[in-house]
Amino acid sequence: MYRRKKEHKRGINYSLMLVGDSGTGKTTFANNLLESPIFPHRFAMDAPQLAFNPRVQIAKPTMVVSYNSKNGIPSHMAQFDASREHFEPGITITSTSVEIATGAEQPPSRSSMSSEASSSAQSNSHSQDKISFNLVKTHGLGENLDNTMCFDEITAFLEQQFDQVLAEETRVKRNPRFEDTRVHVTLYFIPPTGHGLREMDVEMIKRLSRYTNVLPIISRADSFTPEELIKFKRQIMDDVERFHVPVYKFEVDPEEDDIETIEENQALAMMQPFAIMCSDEKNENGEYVRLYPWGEMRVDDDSISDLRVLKNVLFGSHFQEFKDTTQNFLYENYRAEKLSSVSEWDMDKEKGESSKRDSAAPSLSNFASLITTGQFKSTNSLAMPPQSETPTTPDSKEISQGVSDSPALRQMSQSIRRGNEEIIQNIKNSPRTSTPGSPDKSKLRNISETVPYVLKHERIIAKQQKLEELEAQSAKELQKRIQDLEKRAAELKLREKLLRQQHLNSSNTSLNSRQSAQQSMAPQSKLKKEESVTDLASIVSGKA
Ligand SMILES: Nc1nc2c(ncn2[C@@H]2O[C@H](COP(=O)(O)OP(=O)(O)OP(=O)(O)O)[C@@H](O)[C@H]2O)c(=O)[nH]1
Repeated sequence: MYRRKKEHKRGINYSLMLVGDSGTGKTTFANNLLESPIFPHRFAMDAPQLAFNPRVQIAKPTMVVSYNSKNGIPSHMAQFDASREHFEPGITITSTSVEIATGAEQPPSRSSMSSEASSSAQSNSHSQDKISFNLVKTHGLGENLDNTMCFDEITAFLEQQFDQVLAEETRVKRNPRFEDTRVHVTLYFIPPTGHGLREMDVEMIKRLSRYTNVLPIISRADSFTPEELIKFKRQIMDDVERFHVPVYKFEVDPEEDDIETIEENQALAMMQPFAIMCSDEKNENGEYVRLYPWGEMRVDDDSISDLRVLKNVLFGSHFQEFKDTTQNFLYENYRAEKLSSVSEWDMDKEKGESSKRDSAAPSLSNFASLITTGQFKSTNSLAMPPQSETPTTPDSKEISQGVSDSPALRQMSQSIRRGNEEIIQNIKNSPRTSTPGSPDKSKLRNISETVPYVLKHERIIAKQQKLEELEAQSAKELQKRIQDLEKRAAELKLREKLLRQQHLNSSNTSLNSRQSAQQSMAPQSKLKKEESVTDLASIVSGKA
């Protein structure tokens, strides 16, 4: 009852993420789902001004929670501007929190929530529950030449939410205001190509499903004829089987589930992937419709769209199921993996093995040599436990020897490094390291101290990796520029040489031609002279 009362006050926490290519209709869907024009479109400045649903209230407006996957800056909150979003490189992840009043027709007033009367009412009905709903949206996926950075950005975000819960769980004194931001379900919007899943879809869903339940969704389903849609759905589910894509399947357990649940899940499994259509326009009855020159289509019409079914799945039949799977299966797996890696690392450390190994995080000091050999490769994964207690911190001389000349990069590198040093210093000064291997320490306490410590370490390593990747990238660019410049210089030298040669040749030719001209002139004058001499002789001889 106490837990229920607390949950009642704070609202039932529920988080949904929308992932998919740009223009697949995520924003329109989000507005349709909440029946309020909360999310602005990227290009539609003249979107119709519709009324808000009185049951929905914005608790925290849309904020960027993670951005700029290229420079490895850790995630943080910032204002979101939909019209400027596409100027950012990589992808942008935003989060919006709303409160949804459920059950009763009228949203409950806060005053009615006090006193024991409300708690007794709860036992009879859930009519005054509210959902503290967090909607996470990705922007710009599929717009980059190389989308692998976007995948990393999204999975890092999801992992971070798990890490926060893990760190909180293992804390001796818990924060009563802690907000669980784990994503319970993700809708992956498949573009209406009619050709099954793309390699990118397979890869993205595989990565997402480590941290969240994933429902594949066919967006803009009005692009298909009924036959085409059936074929497209079948192709997608064939690809799901063929490539072992772990999407959420509405599976049944004949021993556990009642007949109603079995039938419902079987029907939903047959419908998968849900094909939806959405719209920003409403008709005079207040229903969302798509208006075409030839007529009008209600987006909630079950005969042409699965939108209503999807809404019911998200907020009705599978609401608790998604939360339970996240907590009991996905998070538990992650937690077990993480804690076992932590305790393995702990044991290794106690055996003193870590000192024999090389640092897991390559330092800036070997950066120059890596660049000169052109063999920079980062083999560390974000989930990898650190193998050295203290990552190597190069001195400022080493940093200044770095190949990159960018002042912004150098400044960022220094600030991250300073932060790292501070964290490492704190860790060194913590009581745990001052009394290592204390025999009266219980295992749990040991783990509770170790987990946040390892998470910090991992963050440091992740930061260093990103920094080093960035440095390697800019160094490579610099090297390429140097090579280009050298090539151009060589070309210019060659041209200069050629020009000189040409110049020399042309001056030689003009000299030769002048000489030959003189030579050709000489016999003439000679002739004239001879002629004149002959004339003179004839005059003298009196022949003239
Ligand atoms: N035909 C059709 N068009 C749709 C549907 N849903 C949305 N659209 C339109 O598709 C365009 C893009 O929709 P958005 O909701 O902005 O797409 P998005 O995925 O949020 O795009 P980004 O903000 O770029 O990530 C808009 O012009 C919508 O009106 C649909 O079901 N059918």
